[in-house]
Amino acid sequence: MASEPTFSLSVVSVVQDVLQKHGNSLSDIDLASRKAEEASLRRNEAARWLQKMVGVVGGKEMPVEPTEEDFRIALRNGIILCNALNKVQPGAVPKVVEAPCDNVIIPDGAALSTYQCFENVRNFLVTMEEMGLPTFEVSDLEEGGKSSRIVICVLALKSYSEGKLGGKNGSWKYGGNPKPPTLGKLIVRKSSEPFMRSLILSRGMFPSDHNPSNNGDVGHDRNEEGSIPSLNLLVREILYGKKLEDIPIVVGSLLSKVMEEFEQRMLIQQEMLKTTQEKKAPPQDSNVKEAYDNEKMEEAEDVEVKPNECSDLKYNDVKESSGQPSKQQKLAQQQIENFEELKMMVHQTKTGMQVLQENYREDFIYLCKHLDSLASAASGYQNVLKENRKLYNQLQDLKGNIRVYCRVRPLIGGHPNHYGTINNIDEESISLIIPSKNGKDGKKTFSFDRVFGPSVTQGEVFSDTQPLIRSVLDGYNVCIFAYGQTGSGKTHTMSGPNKLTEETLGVNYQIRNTSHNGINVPDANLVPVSSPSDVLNLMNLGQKNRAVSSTALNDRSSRSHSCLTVHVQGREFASGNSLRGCIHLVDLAGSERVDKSEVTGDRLKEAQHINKSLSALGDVIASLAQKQSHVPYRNSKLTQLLQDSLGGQAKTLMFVHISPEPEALGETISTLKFAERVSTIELGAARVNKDSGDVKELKEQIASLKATLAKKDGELQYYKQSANNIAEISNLKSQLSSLVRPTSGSRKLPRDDSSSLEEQKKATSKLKRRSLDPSEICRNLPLRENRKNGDNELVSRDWVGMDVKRNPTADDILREHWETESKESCSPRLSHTFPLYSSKICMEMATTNDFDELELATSECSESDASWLSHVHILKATTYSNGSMSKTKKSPNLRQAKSQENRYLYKHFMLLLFSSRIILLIIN
Ligand SMILES: Nc1ncnc2c1ncn2[C@@H]1O[C@H](COP(=O)(O)OP(=O)(O)OP(=O)(O)O)[C@@H](O)[C@H]1O
Repeated sequence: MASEPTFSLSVVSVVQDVLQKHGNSLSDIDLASRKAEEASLRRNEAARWLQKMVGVVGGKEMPVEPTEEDFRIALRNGIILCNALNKVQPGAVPKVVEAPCDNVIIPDGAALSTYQCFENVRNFLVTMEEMGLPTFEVSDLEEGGKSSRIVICVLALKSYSEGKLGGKNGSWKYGGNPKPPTLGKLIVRKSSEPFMRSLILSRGMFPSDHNPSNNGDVGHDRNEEGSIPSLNLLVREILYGKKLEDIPIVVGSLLSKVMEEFEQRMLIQQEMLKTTQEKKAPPQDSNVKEAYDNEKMEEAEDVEVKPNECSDLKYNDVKESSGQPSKQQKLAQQQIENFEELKMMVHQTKTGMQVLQENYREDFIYLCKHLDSLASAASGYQNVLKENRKLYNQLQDLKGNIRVYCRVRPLIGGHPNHYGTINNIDEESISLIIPSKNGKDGKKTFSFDRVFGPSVTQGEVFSDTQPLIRSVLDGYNVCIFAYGQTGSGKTHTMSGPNKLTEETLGVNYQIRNTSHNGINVPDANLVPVSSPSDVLNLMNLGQKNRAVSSTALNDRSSRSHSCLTVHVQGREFASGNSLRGCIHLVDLAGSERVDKSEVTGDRLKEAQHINKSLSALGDVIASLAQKQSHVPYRNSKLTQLLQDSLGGQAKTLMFVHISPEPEALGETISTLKFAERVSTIELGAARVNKDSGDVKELKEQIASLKATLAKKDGELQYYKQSANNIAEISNLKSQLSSLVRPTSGSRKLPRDDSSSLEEQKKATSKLKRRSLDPSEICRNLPLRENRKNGDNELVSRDWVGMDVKRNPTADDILREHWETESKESCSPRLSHTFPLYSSKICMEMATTNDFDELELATSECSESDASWLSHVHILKATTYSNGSMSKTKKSPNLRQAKSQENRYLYKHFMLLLFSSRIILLIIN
């Protein structure tokens, strides 16, 4: 009884085949390579067993490790398979068509005709089926067939043989549930099962499906229920792990591949159907026809569509009955209908996919827009945060608080993420773990403007400090100083570690153009620089000069405070305004407990000095925090140096450093407490050092006057020494008289009048004895920008043009006047200095002897001149009459001064003062 080849056309198997062909692009590559490896191992095992069982066949032996192709070719003629089966089950295949002796080797190794090959294979498969062992399809031996099924079949036979040898008749471990023999029935393979099972097992998706008896097996044709895995499962498996956006593409390409496959198969099927029908056309001979009909009848009885294979479409040759469509035709018709239906489904699915794709695209666009709006909201939020920080800083600027940044050094030799005594650090607070004796640790939190943890880089620290440093360029004075116990990282912040790289440079290294503008540290040098590298060289020089030595607490402990001051001067080209700023970068030496630092000798002395100056700093901070009227700046050089920054109108930042080591906890707490106190100090709003163009010009003139005054200092000394000498006084008087040349018509003082001379002497000596208190004078002057009430030092410094250390007397002023005015003509100098005043007025003022005339002259001045003159009057009143004279130019007392001598003295002295005040004003 012969059976015709069976065609299988299930959706599942087609999808599966497509997946196998195009699996790489659709499924997991890892899975494919693993499967390939496993397949080759199994193939080798099967090949070895066959070689052992059959040896050389047709002059050829099965390679030990054959490729898939080698394996297929070797078994293609069915001889090896049949012989192996006969070895296991003698006589199982009664007739094996062997290769002819003259064995013509056909390229693919099959030396038999196709028919002979087919016979052997068919016999083998039928017997295997009868034995309840897994089988394969004949087409699997053709090129493009599935050699894995052949391997499974051979291994099942091997297992069967081993079981037989071991006395377990008929059992085989690859088999799962042995099937009852179905001799003569169609061999129909549940093609999708091994594939699905391998996928499912490899993914672990359905562990309950896994039959323990199959453990380690290569796979078998059915699951326990014998059901076909659904298309749904296959598709799910394909899409497993795929990205959402890839799914439409994968499904689309799968569908088109399935469509192609279907079309191809349908064509093949139709072709084969046609060929079969032609072949099976009833013979003309009536006897033969009868035999043929009988055969067909028998075969028709054998046709069986298995109940679990309803999704597969099969057809067999059936006998045609006249006039009625044959069963084959019906089946073909059915298949065509199914195919059309499937086509429709695919079309619908494609349309659905397009809709899905469209929806997906719209969703994607919506999400993009949403994401955009979220991103812009996030950046807006960041901007608001930035703005808040800026406003906060502005507020701090207005209040003038000293900003305090806290930085925690990493544990030395510890893990970077281990924070020692630090419990928690966030942007603006730090909390410490305070151990207690009863074992219940406490916590203490301190708040600062900014807190930097151990992992924060130099760059991050600098970026937070940069705005403050930048404000130097806007004309502010800035002071940044590093405070903390020894070894806590002050020098690291200000300068960097020993080995400097671009990333580890400290705050000190961001410095730009500077120009000289005064020195306020004894023995410090002010060096003009023109480029950042000049500054770096100077810094290195300073670093070399700095005393550094190793202590028990820090192997590079700084034994001195270091201060780098950078002066910056800028000029606005448009307005001519000039800006001056300076920044002090101070790296203090660390406070240390000498018992811990174990220093002796000079180091001990250094430590004592360091601690003393730091305690003076503490006192200053304490009194500033308590807003005390007296702040003890003068108690140490350090506090004198920082006076402008702590008590002036500078912007000040303190970096407070702490060490996280448990043994440093005591110092850490006191350091943080100190820093908290510092952060409460309000210095008042910082001021810009900005000069308008005019002021700048005046200052330049002051500078030149200062130089002139310095030149004449020697001559002044001379006059100072001879001040008590009457002769010198009369000489002075005569010179003064010659200076003041009376105009015609004015009243003259009789030069030889002894009584008036006597009076004059008295007045002069009276003047001489009186000391001119600069602070008293300046108190009466209009407030200057940088003047501070009650601060003697500042006032005396304001008494510019005069030596600040000197307490000028009226004599000094007189001499100064004489010195200036006797050698040069008064008027040109005045008109040169103050072009505002006409030389006429100046001349009049300088030459008149008449008080009324002077008054007239001054009253002719413009409004702005009047303010200038008011200085003169105030000065005059204060110096001359000690308050008895009016403080305004319209003093009735002056007008009532009838005494000629008094008038004489008054006028002359007023003129002297007037001239000297001009100098003062120039200086101011
Ligand atoms: N943030 C940090 N990251 C890495 N190492 C640091 C840090 N801070 C400090 N160090 C290291 O800790 C050691 C001590 O630091 P540093 O010399 O700066 O302390 P100091 O406070 O200046 O000490 P002293 O007051 O004794 O001069 C150095 O080896 C330094 O490189």
